[in-house]
Amino acid sequence: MAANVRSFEAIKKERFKDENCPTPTSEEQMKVEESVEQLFDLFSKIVEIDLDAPTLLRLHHATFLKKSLTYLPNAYQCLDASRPWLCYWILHSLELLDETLATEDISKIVQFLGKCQCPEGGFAGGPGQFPHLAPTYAAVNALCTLGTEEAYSIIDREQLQKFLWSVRSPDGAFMMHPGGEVDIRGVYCALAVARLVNIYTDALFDNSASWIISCQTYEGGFSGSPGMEAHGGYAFCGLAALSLLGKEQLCDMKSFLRWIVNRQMRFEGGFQGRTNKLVDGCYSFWQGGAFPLLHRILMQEDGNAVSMERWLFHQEALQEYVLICCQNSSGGLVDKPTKPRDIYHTCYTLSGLSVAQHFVHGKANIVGNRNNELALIHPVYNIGLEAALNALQYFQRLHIPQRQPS
Ligand SMILES: CC(C)=CCC/C(C)=C/CC/C(C)=C/COP(=O)(O)OP(=O)(O)O
Ligand SMILES: [Zn+2]
Repeated sequence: MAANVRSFEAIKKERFKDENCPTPTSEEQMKVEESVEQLFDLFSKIVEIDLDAPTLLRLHHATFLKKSLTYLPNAYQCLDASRPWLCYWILHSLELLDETLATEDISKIVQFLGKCQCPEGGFAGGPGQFPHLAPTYAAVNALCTLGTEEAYSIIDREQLQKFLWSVRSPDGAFMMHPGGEVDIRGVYCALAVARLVNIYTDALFDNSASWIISCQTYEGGFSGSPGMEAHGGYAFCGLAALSLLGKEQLCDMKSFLRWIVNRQMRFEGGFQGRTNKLVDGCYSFWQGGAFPLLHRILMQEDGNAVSMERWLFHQEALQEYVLICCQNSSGGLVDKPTKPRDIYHTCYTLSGLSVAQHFVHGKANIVGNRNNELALIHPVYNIGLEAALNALQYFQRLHIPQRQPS
């Protein structure tokens, strides 16, 4: 354990070197140090992670993910209405790990997702269920990740656009399903699929930008709907949706920036989702993934940002949190030590790790083993960069349906 204790000291020194950070009182510092030291210590013992050069357990994660894929048809009863999500989380994680699937398996997944597609357009959480924006986003992301002709052509774009119109409200917000709840996930999911498969029209998203802005809170982040609490999941949706509309400049960037940089936990290195809550591995992406979007906005606003060398968060600290605290030794990743592994956290911790490892033009800064490097993601859609560019190129050639509600 001596080596671990020394490394912990080194980590502590690194985290507190920023002189602009307010210095915690010695009592506060002692409390945090004690609990984090216990956390790092406990987890490094369980997982046998070398704190000086943490290794990504690639093979373990790939095996866990591939096994999860074979359970899909009959397991996960509690996620029976989230089956396209299961496909997306697994496929995207495998893509990040540079793992490939057999051609016949790819085709089987495409056929399954085809069964989740509804005659009235959009995708449901499972075959024979009602269409919903969340599984629609997941299914389209999964199909674009697979990226075969069969996968692209199974998407009924005309009907998908019809479904998007059916959940749009006049104020520019989107219901998650006909008659369902309105929140900022809706407008992000609608925009992401519309842009990816080239069915976006200005009319479909009329007023959406101002509705999204009405969700920016006094803290600076975005909430699910106007007047609610800012949260990382919703903040990503808000910023990514504005970016898909090309209207990022409408957001109060200064307050957004202040809010989000303060969500990285000084000690653990991971992110919390909202003020005064706990660190959680999935926010590695929901919060961490917003930084490449922010970088693009800052570059548009101020040419000086071009000279920046990194995202505006502590990339190494986030990599350490994911590698040291979030890996289950049998494969799969977790929210925080002591929590069980699951494919949602596997997907979003790995997505966040990829963001933390790379800067613009793929410039890599890899913590630990060189072999830890993951594939690049497209930060707006959160699918592989190559998969996103291929899909955009494929659908760009197709005619944009011009349906309007009757
Ligand atoms: C595209 C899409 C569907 C995006 C989903 C975004 C997302 C993750 C939203 C989170 C919503 C939320 C309020 C969680 C709080 O959970 P909690 O109270 O258990 O967690 P906390 O203590 O960390 O806030
Ligand atoms: Zn989580």
